[in-house]
Amino acid sequence: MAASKKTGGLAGVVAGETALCTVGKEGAGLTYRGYDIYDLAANARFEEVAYLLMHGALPTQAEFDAYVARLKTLRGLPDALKKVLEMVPAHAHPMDVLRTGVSMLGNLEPETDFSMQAEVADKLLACIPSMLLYWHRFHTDGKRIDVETDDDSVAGHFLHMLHDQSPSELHQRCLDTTLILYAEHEFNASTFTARVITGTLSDFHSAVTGAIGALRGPLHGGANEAAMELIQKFSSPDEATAGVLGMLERKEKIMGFGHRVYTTSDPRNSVNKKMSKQLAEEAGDTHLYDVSEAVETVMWEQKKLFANADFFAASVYHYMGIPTYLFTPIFVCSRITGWSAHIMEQRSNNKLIRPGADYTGPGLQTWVPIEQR
Ligand SMILES: CC(=O)SCCNC(=O)CCNC(=O)[C@H](O)C(C)(C)COP(=O)(O)OP(=O)(O)OC[C@H]1O[C@@H](n2cnc3c(N)ncnc32)[C@H](O)[C@@H]1OP(=O)(O)O
Ligand SMILES: O=C([O-])CC(=O)C(=O)O
Repeated sequence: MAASKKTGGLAGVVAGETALCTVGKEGAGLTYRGYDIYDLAANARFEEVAYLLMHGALPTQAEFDAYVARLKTLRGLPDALKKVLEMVPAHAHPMDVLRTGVSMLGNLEPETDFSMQAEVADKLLACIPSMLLYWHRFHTDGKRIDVETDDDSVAGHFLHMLHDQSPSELHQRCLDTTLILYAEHEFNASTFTARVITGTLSDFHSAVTGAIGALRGPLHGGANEAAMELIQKFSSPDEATAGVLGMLERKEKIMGFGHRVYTTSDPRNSVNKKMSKQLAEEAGDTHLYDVSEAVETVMWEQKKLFANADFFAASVYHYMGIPTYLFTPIFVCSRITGWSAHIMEQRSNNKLIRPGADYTGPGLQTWVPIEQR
């Protein structure tokens, strides 16, 4: 018998073990290696979280300084990769650009031995923003930008390359916080994809390329762009309420709401919502925040569905002047840390991932030669 809609999608199925993260263990909580997401969002820098995920413990000051300095040295792109990025059309989606960029890097600097994995992980963390913004700036304003900025953080590096100037303290901190919130989430679809690829003893770049493809869809990371497209359609909170009511009546999905594991709230949402409000006030334009809040209210009242990590991330990024098509790629700039840690964890105790399936096709058939069909 085929898996019913209720049991489909591996919902509720435990597919392995991880020491990296808990999701919804207390109904709403999220922890990375035992640390509460609220502590990390309030106190950590994204690079500390990256180190925690990949090395298993928070860095000392000396370890942190060395890590940040090392990442800075890895921001450069090989010339052949720059050429490929210049050839990817201007109308391409940047998630496809990253998929191609990571794959090309896997040709230029292949992981020929698993002993190179930490090196590959650091290189990807440092240079994915470079690939993205090199392509973006080349195709939007014809500039071949210098991707080796001196900023101390991934957030600073990203915003500097995007806007051609160092970001404000507030914008840098807000982007850094969203990177922390997006970094890791147990066996979500893209991470699971990376683990399946890793399980065949394939290379690091293949696992990350596959994960980018999985993250791209609007049921997963692509929801932050879809949420932006939704909220910018409405000219007032009242219009948003009416519009969403109509969509629900037509059984349309509202992107940025609901979750496979959380049942009452996504803990990342309150942090994003607070930042969205702060950035709206700083910009002196609360329109998108007010519309977002109206959508959140009507979704809860009508469906008891809550905003997930992607919903208020949309307005946060918009208020920072980030174009919508770079929203899901920012998720990649962050989740590369979780993916890398999972690839290493999978390899440390590897078993091919190959589940079974219930057969729903026809019974045994008699072969009919082609001229008799
Ligand atoms: C960072 C992240 O990746 S977080 C997830 C980002 N994705 C989105 O925001 C996309 C919108 N949300 C969704 O599609 C879903 O809630 C998912 C994919 C996140 C989870 O999916 P599932 O666990 O398979 O739940 P499923 O889609 O079956 O939803 C259960 C019910 O709630 C409804 N529902 C769930 N989410 C939504 C939504 N966003 N809008 C409207 N209805 C929804 C479904 O229509 C379904 O109703 P039914 O039982 O009457 O058919
Ligand atoms: O866990 C999931 O299914 C999706 C999610 O929230 C994430 O990957 O951050």
